[in-house]
Order: sequence, then structure tokens, then C-alpha cells
Amino acid sequence: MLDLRFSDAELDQRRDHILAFIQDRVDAAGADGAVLGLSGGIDSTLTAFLAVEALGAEHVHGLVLPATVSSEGNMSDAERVAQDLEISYDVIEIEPLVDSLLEVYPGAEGDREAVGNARARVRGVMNYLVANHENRLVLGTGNRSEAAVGYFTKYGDGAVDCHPIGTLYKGQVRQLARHVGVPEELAAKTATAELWADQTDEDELGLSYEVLDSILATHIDGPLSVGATCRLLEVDVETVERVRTLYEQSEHKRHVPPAPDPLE
Ligand SMILES: Nc1ncnc2c1ncn2[C@@H]1O[C@H](COP(=O)(O)OP(=O)(O)OC[C@H]2O[C@@H]([n+]3cccc(C(=O)O)c3)[C@H](O)[C@@H]2O)[C@@H](O)[C@H]1O
Ligand SMILES: Nc1ncnc2c1ncn2[C@@H]1O[C@H](COP(=O)(O)OP(=O)(O)OP(=O)(O)O)[C@@H](O)[C@H]1O
Ligand SMILES: [Mg+2]
Repeated sequence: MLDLRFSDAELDQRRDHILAFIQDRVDAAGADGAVLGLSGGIDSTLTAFLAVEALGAEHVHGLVLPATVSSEGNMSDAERVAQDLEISYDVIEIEPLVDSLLEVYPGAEGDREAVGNARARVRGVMNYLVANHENRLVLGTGNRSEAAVGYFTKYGDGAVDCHPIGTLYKGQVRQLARHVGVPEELAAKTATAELWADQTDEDELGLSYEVLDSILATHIDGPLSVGATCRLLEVDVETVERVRTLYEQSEHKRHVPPAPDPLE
């Protein structure tokens, strides 16, 4: 696979660039700071670390939002991140809110994907409730790997005001996390959306992030053809084509919803 790791100098440059980005977004909005969901996973942990460095702990608010399918380990890691960073945070159980949706629309009960996405959307509603109330921006935690293949819930975890780590591939997220002092046990954790029990990103995608990151860097964000990518990375054509298909099919998630062209 490709070596996508940054040099030490590049890591500093990336960190500073993201810190300036967060400060600029918050300043430009006239906001008093930021709110973000803390899942105990590496994307939100890194984003929280960077937000605190950019804005100061008193300007960052964390939301730990357990559902019945959330593991205790992840939720306690999420609280530990908030405590170590000394930011204000709330722990709010979201399952009653998800249940209330199914009470009024029981038809979706048992639909793992629809209910899982509803969990992500309920979290988005909570983030914006706090953002509105405290004049804060909602920080996204998505990275380039997830965004490129549409591995996020439209208007769920995708419902945010900006994406501070949105240009980093997943492996680079882990590397930058270690660089800014995220504890190793968090930096090395298996990625999971936790929208249903025992879900992991790599199982659901049917791809490791190592392979995905390399294909994205080479073929989707880079200039190489499918064939050249297969030869360079020694992966089969079906894998590269699958990534291409996921990328194309998720185009709608990366754009503002369209309206018809104006009539002439
Ligand atoms: N071509 C098109 N043009 C415009 N809109 C289109 C469309 N195709 C679908 N849609 C719309 O998009 C909807 C499907 O998108 P969406 O609702 O997002 O649902 P979908 O993409 O099916 O599912 C979300 C995926 O992201 C994963 N996820 C979610 C949340 C967090 C994380 C994580 O890593 O933490 C991962 C989750 O496990 C699942 O695999 C359709 O119901 C339809 O409304
Ligand atoms: N239980 C939760 N409480 C609060 N926010 C959550 C919870 N679960 C998910 N989120 C939000 O949704 C985002 C997307 O989840 P995702 O799994 O992609 O990121 P992560 O958990 O931070 O890292 P990883 O992908 O490595 O698991 C999280 O970063 C977080 O902001
Ligand atoms: Mg996660």
C-alpha cells in the first residue's frame, strides 16, 4: 500500500492549518465556540483535541450521546476525553428519542439501517439544540476516507457546520492524533459507527482503511487509472471499481441538495 504518513514537519503544518481553520470558522460566524459529539472514537477525539487547542477549553462543549447499542467502553472513553480536556459536557441518553420516532412510525421498527441512521440524526438534532442555545458552531468529525465513500449518515453525523479533519485519510487521522497527544489506546481503536450492535466500519465497507486510503489517494483523489492503481497497489480490479462506485453513488451526500435549473 502507499505510505501516506506525514513527516514531522508536515504534521505540525497540518495541525496549525486545522487550528487556524477552526478559529476562522468560529470567528466568521460570530459564534462563542463549538459543540461536538463525543463517541470515544478517534475522529471525535482528535477533533476535540484540536478544538480545545484552537479555541480554549471553555469554548468547547462535548455531547456524549449513548444509545442502547453503544458500548460502555466507548462511552466511558468519551467522558474521559471530555474530562482530560477539561471541557464542559453532557451525557444524554438518546434511545427514548429514537423510540418516540418509532412510536409514531412503527413501520420502521426492526429496520436496522433506518433506525441506525435515525440514531445518527437524533444526535444531529441534539448538537444543533445546544449550538442554537449557546451560540456555537457544530464541529463535524468526518475524515476524507468516510466522506469519499459516503460512509456517514446524510443529515446525521453529516449535519455539521464545518469539517476540521475532512481532508485527512483515516490513517492520517490516527497519526495526527498521536502527534497532538491523544492516548495510544484511543488512537489505535477499531473504528465503529455504533449504529447497531457489533458494527465496524471495515466489516461493513468490506475493505480495510489501509486499502481504502491508498485507493482514494491514487485513483479517486489522484490521477491513476483503475489499471495503474491495481498494478501499483497490487489490489484486484473489483476492489478499485467498488471504491469508485461507492464514490460515485455518494456524490449526492457531498453537495447542497439541487433544485431545477431556472427556466430561460
Ligand atoms: N442519487 C441520490 N441523489 C439524492 N439523494 C439520494 C440519492 N441516493 C440516495 N439518496 C438519499 O440518501 C439516503 C441514503 O443516505 P443515508 O440516509 O445517509 O443512508 P445510507 O447511505 O444508506 O447509510 C449510511 C451509511 O453510513 C454509515 N455510517 C453512518 C453514520 C456514521 C458512520 C460512522 O462511520 O460513524 C457511518 C452507516 O453504517 C451506513 O453504511 C436515501 O434514503 C435518499 O434519501
Ligand atoms: N454515542 C455518541 N455520542 C456522541 N456522539 C456520537 C456518538 N456516536 C457517534 N457520534 C458522533 O458521530 C461521529 C461519527 O462517528 P464515527 O464513528 O465516524 O467517528 P468516531 O467514533 O469519532 O471515530 P471512529 O470512526 O474511529 O469510530 C462521531 O465522531 C461523533 O461526533
Ligand atoms: Mg465511532
